[in-house]
Amino acid sequence: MASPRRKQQQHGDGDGDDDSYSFRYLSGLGNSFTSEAVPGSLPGAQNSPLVCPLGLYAEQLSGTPFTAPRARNLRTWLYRIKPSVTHEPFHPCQPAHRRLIGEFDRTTTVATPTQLRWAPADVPQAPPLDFIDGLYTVCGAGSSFLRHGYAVHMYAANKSMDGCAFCNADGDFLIVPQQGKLLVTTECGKLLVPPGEIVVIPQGFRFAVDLPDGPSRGYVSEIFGTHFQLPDLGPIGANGLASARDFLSPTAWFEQAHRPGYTIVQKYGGELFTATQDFSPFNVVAWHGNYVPYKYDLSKFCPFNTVLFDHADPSVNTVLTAPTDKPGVALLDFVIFPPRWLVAENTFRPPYYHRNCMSEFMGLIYGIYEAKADGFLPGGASLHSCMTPHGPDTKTYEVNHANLIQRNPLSIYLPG
Ligand SMILES: O=C(O)Cc1cc(O)ccc1O
Ligand SMILES: [Fe+2]
Repeated sequence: MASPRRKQQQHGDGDGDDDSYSFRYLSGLGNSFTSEAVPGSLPGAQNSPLVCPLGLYAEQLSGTPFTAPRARNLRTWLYRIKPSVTHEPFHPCQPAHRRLIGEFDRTTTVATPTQLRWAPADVPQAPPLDFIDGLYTVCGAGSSFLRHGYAVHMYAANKSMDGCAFCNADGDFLIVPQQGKLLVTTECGKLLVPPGEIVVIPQGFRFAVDLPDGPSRGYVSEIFGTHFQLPDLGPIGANGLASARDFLSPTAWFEQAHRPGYTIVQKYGGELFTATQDFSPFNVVAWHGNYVPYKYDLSKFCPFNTVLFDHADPSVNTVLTAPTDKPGVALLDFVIFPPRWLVAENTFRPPYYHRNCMSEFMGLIYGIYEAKADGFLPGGASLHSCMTPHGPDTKTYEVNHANLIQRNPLSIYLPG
């Protein structure tokens, strides 16, 4: 229960009920939104008036260069109680974190073409680890400084972030909780993200992760120098896969309390830096723009696949893509294998054996992955680097062939 003092200083969506933030979301991906926690706090006619309503400070957060083409231009105007710049200087985080990588070169990282698989990480009971403490890099490529590349991290946390906020100057985070719900407070408001949903925190947003249901673990993909967008649908048509309206952004929420010693943890070049300030960064009373955090419920994904024979490439399951300048070449695709009916005939159902010019990192949120009968567990992971051969394990292959032989005796190949 919030104290009366807190009640006075925390503000929801302007509906007069400041105590319970109602998790009202704004629907749509790529929209230009407006949101105000106090009616009248958003300047009407301009972005940066000499005097903002309620004496707020106007601050622009740019997600693309000012001059990016209009269709790709991302920025949001934040109207806050104190400007973000009013903090003490940044210093390297003490003690050093040392589990994150932002530059993937041969002096700091190793590369192997071997197929790799990781068992699920135990979520430790002790010591206390928040989302930042529990975050570690698994693999990646490129450079955050050169603004081209990506990193895959995993996290295991047992404690809410307290008196601190995280800011990733390197890139966008796409967070996939596999176990344990996340309550993500951002400068635009709050998002509740249970396993089965994902949340994207674009580069530069300050955010804090609370664990309302206890420990949490999951996956994070990070992209440098670009942002996620919906994939083109080609011959699928105007509808299907992830639908823009199912992406949800928060509504304005702020806290006004004096918070001496509040810490901003900034990731820059894969290194962590801290700066203190005497106020919460979640002091944005109103905002407008199209550069926003958002979440998406993966069960809303509308899968498409083959209906007669052969196996569609996994790109047909792309939820979000981070493009490069080369047509059809993604920096990183976020792809899911959701529950779906498999109706084709005379087709070996699990993924074909293959070698790919793209590297493939996989995690498992729940269930059994159809290509791996054994050993690939929820919370675990696998990595098949580019051109490394992979495909169904032997048990899966044999079971599927046995099934095909029984079901469709005309279509099989009989060894021996
Ligand atoms: O390797 C994997 O399991 C992922 C995958 C799935 C699929 O259906 C086709 C190709 C592919 O890489
Ligand atoms: Fe693959």
